[in-house]
Amino acid sequence: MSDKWIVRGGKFVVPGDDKPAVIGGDMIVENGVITYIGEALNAVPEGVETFDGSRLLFMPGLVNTHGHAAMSLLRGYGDDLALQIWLQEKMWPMEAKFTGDDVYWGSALSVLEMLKGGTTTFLDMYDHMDRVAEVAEKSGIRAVLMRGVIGLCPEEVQRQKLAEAVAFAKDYHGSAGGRITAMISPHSPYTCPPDFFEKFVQAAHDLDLPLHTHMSETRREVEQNEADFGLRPVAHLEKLGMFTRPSLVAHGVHLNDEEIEILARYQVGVSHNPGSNLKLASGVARVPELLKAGVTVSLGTDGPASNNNLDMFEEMRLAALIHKGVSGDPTAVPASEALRMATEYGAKSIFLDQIGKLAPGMKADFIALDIDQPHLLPHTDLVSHAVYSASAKDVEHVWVDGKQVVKHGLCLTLDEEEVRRKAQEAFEGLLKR
Ligand SMILES: CSC[C@H]1O[C@@H](n2cnc3c(O)ncnc32)[C@H](O)[C@@H]1O
Ligand SMILES: [Zn+2]
Repeated sequence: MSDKWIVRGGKFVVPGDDKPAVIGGDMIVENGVITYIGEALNAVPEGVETFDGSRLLFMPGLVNTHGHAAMSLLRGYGDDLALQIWLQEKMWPMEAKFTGDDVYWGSALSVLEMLKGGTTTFLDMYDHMDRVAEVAEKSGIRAVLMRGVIGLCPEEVQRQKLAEAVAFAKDYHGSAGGRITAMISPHSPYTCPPDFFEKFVQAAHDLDLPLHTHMSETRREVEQNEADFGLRPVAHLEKLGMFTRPSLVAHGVHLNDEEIEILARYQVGVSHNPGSNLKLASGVARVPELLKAGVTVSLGTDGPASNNNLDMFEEMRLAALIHKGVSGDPTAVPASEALRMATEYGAKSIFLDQIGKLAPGMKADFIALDIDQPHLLPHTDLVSHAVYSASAKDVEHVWVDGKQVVKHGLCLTLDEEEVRRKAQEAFEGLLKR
């Protein structure tokens, strides 16, 4: 049976010739796919359900390309610290106590926040990933999931963790009706020794899946990599064969010109996480140079404990603003480019070619903003408003695969009250253990 419906009289962010444009009109969704978007139709075929799009801006759902959802349980636990101290003294000791249920409720809290804030796809690197997949399945969100592996442990434990990462990818890639895909994820070059890292590259080859890792996040990491392996992280990972696979690296803050050229040559995507990089004082990535070199730069929040929210509108705004401030060039990252980083480039960087744009043939993952509010008026340039003026709070409706998951700001798929209560209880349980 065909499931066909139409948005009438909305404003839509669509791909333009060289940047997104806004058009008024109608959009038809059929079996979870956009089949028409354009001028208002004269008449609606009988029996087709209509959705009134007036006073709403429809745009592609936001794509969060790097994070650790369950870390919402550690939001506010260990602020104002540099990365290594934050990880070693605060995050890792607490994460060692996480149970599968903690990961479930922490991830549910994050997915609730992301869906209500207009994120329709998220990438997640963590442990207990079967429980994250459970949340993705139930909530209706699209997810790219991977068992992140820290290899600072005996060989036997390394073997077990690698096996878990492979088993998870095999079991879950393509699950939830195709909404869940998998990647292979050694945590970083500084937590996975070279021979161990190479095993992930081999696993990615065997499974024909892309790789994801943290890379060049802090100056200290780069210096330590040079001291330990005689190479900066990009050359080190190139040597380990990572870039022979489709790859996405998180952060890429400390890159020289030669490294940018290498990433461009291998078509390695960079997930830019401006909020987290600022909070951990890691630095500011060279985004204008990366974009100019042809690198696909997308946006991520990183975990909620280093951000400290999952508002992708905030990341867009930060991406558009900080590079102007740092370079002294107001055109460094225009609003239209920041929007593409959060949508189209996000989709490309996680290897999903059917999301990130509102166009016929694309999956119906989209959001509607209430643009009738003081801070979004007058309607001069709605792409500008989406980046410079809007926030997660402006998201009124959300659809994934054509199914509505947020209606008038309320999540339809998760029990909001239960998620809030269980997440709070999970955090209190962690403190007692
Ligand atoms: C092995 S699961 C993921 C692992 O990553 C840690 N993490 C969270 N944020 C960051 C970051 O910015 N850089 C490096 N590692 C990070 C998290 O605490 C988990 O242990
Ligand atoms: Zn991270």
